[in-house]
Amino acid sequence: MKQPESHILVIFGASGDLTKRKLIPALYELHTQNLLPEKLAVLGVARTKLTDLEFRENMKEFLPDQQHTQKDIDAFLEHLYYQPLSTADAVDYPILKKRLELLSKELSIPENYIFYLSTPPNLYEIIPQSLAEVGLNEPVSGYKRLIIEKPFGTDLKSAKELNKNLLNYFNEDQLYRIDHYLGKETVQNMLVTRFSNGIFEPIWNRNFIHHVEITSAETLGVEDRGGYYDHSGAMRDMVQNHLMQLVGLVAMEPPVVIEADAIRNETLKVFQSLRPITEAEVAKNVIRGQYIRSNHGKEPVIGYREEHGVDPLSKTETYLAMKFFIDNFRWAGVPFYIRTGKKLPARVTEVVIHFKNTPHHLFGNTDNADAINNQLVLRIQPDEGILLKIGMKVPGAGFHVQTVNMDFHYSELSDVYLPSAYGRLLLDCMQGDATLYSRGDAVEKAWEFVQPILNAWQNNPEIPVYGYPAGTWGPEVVDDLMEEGMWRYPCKNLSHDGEYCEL
Ligand SMILES: NC(=O)C1=CN([C@@H]2O[C@H](COP(=O)(O)OP(=O)(O)OC[C@H]3O[C@@H](n4cnc5c(N)ncnc54)[C@H](OP(=O)(O)O)[C@@H]3O)[C@@H](O)[C@H]2O)C=CC1
Ligand SMILES: O=C1O[C@H](COP(=O)(O)O)[C@@H](O)[C@H](O)[C@H]1O
Repeated sequence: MKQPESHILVIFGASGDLTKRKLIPALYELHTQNLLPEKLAVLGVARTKLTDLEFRENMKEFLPDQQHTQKDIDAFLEHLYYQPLSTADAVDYPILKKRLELLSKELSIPENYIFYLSTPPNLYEIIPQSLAEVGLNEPVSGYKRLIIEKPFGTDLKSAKELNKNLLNYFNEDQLYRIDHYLGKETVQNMLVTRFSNGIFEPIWNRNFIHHVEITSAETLGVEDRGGYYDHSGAMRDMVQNHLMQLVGLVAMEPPVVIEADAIRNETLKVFQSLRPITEAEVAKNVIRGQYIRSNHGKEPVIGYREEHGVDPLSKTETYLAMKFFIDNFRWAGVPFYIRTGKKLPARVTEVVIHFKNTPHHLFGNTDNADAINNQLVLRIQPDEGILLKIGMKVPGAGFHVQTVNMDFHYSELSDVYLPSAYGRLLLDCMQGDATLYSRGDAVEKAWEFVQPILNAWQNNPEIPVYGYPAGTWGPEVVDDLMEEGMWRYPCKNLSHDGEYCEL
């Protein structure tokens, strides 16, 4: 693998949650895999006053628990530096510029800079603008790249404004909009499964596929992010970005080459072909839910409205299931179903391709409906892998059909290193590869699709928000949404906390 060029990574929001929980551990992982460039400085920026040494000490406790020597840890921590700064204040940027010049000089690093925006999104306008004012957007004597964290706007209008603003100061090829789902190894494997196997691609269309089901279930609630989540909800938090990206990869045409724009052009075309759900159709095609107090388990679990930072009368959805169509040659008439929710019984993300039945039921005496409904399950997490369900004869007299599983688990490749999503994406940006980052036009298209649904909820408060007890699979009414069969309820063999879930 090509080693990235030496550079400085500036993290705005370095005293925040994302930096310590995801970014620093991901950088450490790259360090332990010898994937970092020869010379690297990570400059943390936030208002909190810290020295370089204090920043290193703070970050130390967030390094993943691995079998590494003190020497290894110290070598990693030496990459970290810190600059207290009020990023909202344009007058502070000359200080940043000076510090970058000094670091470049001291460490003999060319002026290759990556700026990572891990701050509240209301700073996404002022930071690029202020960087530009001091010339830190100009790719002279080194590249200048900008990574932006979601949310990319809170609705279609703000998403367009954000894109416009970013493009005032940076070119699209300098922008890296991160969607960590695209960094998941098994999400990328969807491309390989589809386009490198002669057996799948010819049947990956409306002639053979009956419907497609995508689930992303979480056992966690909103934890300490109630204040943020209550203004977001499952549609903005999960569907507009992560799940739409999964839809894009499942439904896209083969790209001409495996390159950023070729792949992103194809996902854009999928979003362009989504049949709009009009405001009038929302109640029928989109179900929203909210977890309520549950007394089923050993301990009672509080409801969403009792969570810290949440309005006690909140109507924000913590669960969403919807049905929609993609109006193009490949997918005409094939229903797509997606569902996502918090406080469900299992943590599981998977795509299920349901194939059409055989044209004639020769073995009509089967009492197992699955036997005549082949399914391909692409498990994204946990227990990453692939499962194909096929019908087989039960040994003995007669022709009784039973469903059996052919499966592959990534865990079987024990010697293969599965990079974390953030590790993979950071490395890609360091190498200038935007393939797994979202492009502005696709982000806007995805917003265009979800916006009428958000409008309908806002304009029609009578559209129900169904309560579901925490720890259940969501409102029962979602079973009526799935006209083509039954939702797959995976994970019969759960650990007590729902974190382990067999294919
Ligand atoms: N946490 C997560 O798991 C995820 C987060 N995100 C997104 O990432 C971004 C960061 O999230 P998260 O880390 O959770 O947020 P936090 O609230 O934990 O951290 C925000 C950071 O921004 C800094 N900050 C706030 N205002 C200013 C300012 N005026 N000048 C300089 N720094 C400022 C804060 O530091 P200080 O107060 O010291 O200035 C802090 O370091 C958000 O946009 C979020 O939506 C996206 C996906 C997941
Ligand atoms: O972006 C987000 O994703 C997480 C789920 O990510 P996963 O990798 O654990 O599947 C979600 O919990 C969070 O609310 C959302 O902001």
